[in-house]
Amino acid sequence: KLGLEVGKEEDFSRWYQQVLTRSDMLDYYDISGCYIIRPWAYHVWQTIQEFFDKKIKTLSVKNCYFPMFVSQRALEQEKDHIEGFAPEVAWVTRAGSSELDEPIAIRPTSETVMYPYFAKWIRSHRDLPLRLNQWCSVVRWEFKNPQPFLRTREFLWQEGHCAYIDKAGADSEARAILAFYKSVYEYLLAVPMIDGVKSEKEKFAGGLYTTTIEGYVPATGRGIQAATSHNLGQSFSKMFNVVVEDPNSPANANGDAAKLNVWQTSWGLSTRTIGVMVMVHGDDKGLVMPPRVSEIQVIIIPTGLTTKHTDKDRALVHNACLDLVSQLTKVDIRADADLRENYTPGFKYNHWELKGVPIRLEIGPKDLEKNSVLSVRRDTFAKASLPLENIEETIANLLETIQSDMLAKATRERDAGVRMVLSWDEFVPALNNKCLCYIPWCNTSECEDAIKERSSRAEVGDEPQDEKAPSMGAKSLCIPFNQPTNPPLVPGETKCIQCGNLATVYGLFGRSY
Ligand SMILES: O=C1CCCN[C@@H]1CCCn1cnc2cc(F)c(Cl)cc2c1=O
Ligand SMILES: [Mg+2]
Repeated sequence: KLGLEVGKEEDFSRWYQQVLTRSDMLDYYDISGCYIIRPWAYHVWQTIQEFFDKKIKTLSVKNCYFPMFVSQRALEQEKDHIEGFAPEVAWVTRAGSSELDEPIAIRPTSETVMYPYFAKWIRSHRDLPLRLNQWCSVVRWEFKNPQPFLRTREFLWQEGHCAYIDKAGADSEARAILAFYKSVYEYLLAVPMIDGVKSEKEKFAGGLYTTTIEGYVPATGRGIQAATSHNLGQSFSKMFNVVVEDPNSPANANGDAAKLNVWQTSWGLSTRTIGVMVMVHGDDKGLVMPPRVSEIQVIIIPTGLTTKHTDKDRALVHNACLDLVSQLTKVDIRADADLRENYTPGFKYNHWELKGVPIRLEIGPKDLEKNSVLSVRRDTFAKASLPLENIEETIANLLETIQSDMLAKATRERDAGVRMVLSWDEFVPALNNKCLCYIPWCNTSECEDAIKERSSRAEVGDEPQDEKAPSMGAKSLCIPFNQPTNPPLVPGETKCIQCGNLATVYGLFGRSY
């Protein structure tokens, strides 16, 4: 059975799973929380990898690869920090029929794998800056219900880990990386992001501060953390003893120079990117692929051939399709033709709409007479008859138009889903209206806890809350770099909407993934 059996607004999580499986992006696996990433989705990940890899190379970041196994001793080096995570660490305890002397952890992230080697390799300030990245998978044995691409027990990501002589080096690199993450979403995936800094409560506990890009899913009204870039400060270099001689401090009386713990960053982006793209752009006919990341950008389908037509007519139309494929391919447009004999044009239209191919071109005998082709946009379903003359440029321009129209549409929907909320009694109604909220806030953790508590809806009876009415409270998503100015927050005057103390920032709050 082709097509979707459930609408996006009707039952979002069923829609999401169905669109992923029926578009051949993903398949389910017999281990819960694990999924198979099929070529249609893997192409998106590879496009992101190529794009982001090129960007980090402009910062002289080098790729490398560390083992996936972490000894118990190494993992527990940062005891205080990981104790919250301990339940999700996966362990290897046996090989074949023999127990291992020591259990070995599978990396959930690689700080404890890498930083002992940072300590070994970084001995002098001349060894700085050190900038490493690895593309790999990590395992976190999550217990909350898994969601394909969004919350999985194994996922693909990149993790960058750098070391600098001073805070400025870490500050500027963390922000440069965050800008690259934002462009992965806005330039490649046509999804708008709000960038900012995490609250003390939400930041990576081991670090100095966490910067983040936050997405918004209109269909559920929930925010989603789309990537993070941390300035770790010197806490990890103290924990792992990553020390150099301070080049700016003169040697003391007996000749030893002052020691300096390096300043570190770490940053990560994962296959969650694909889930965000599907949730934001997908519709009731299936995926809507942004042209820049779609494996097929143009699908060409023969049409208008009836039993009245001769084999010669059919051959003429098929050849015209193949000629068009090669013309477009020559100018680096990813085009293909669906010449399968055993399916009707209508069936094919549904199939390629389900897969979200940005442009469909329909060619039949009448089109050949007029030397034209009928184009149909996947995002708007707008149809246009295009002359075959100069078709390459026409299609290239149309793909660019689709890409920018998709970002514009997603940005309009995101802006419509984010509200200025200046009093508490507007807050929960806004959340229940599927909105994120900018609120004047005192930026304290206890107030953040109170906001989460006061905004979580008591479970109605014991029937499970469905996706549309999440019972969860609102979290702080970020303190946006771009602080709202309308109305301006007046320091010393504007009050926090929750506790009434002076507000120091606008915080972006919302229910989230
Ligand atoms: O977010 C990033 C970007 C890429 C490199 N890492 C950082 C921090 C990751 C936090 N984090 C996240 N999840 C974790 C799960 C665990 F089981 C353990 Cl032991 C540790 C962590 C943990 O430190
Ligand atoms: Mg986690």
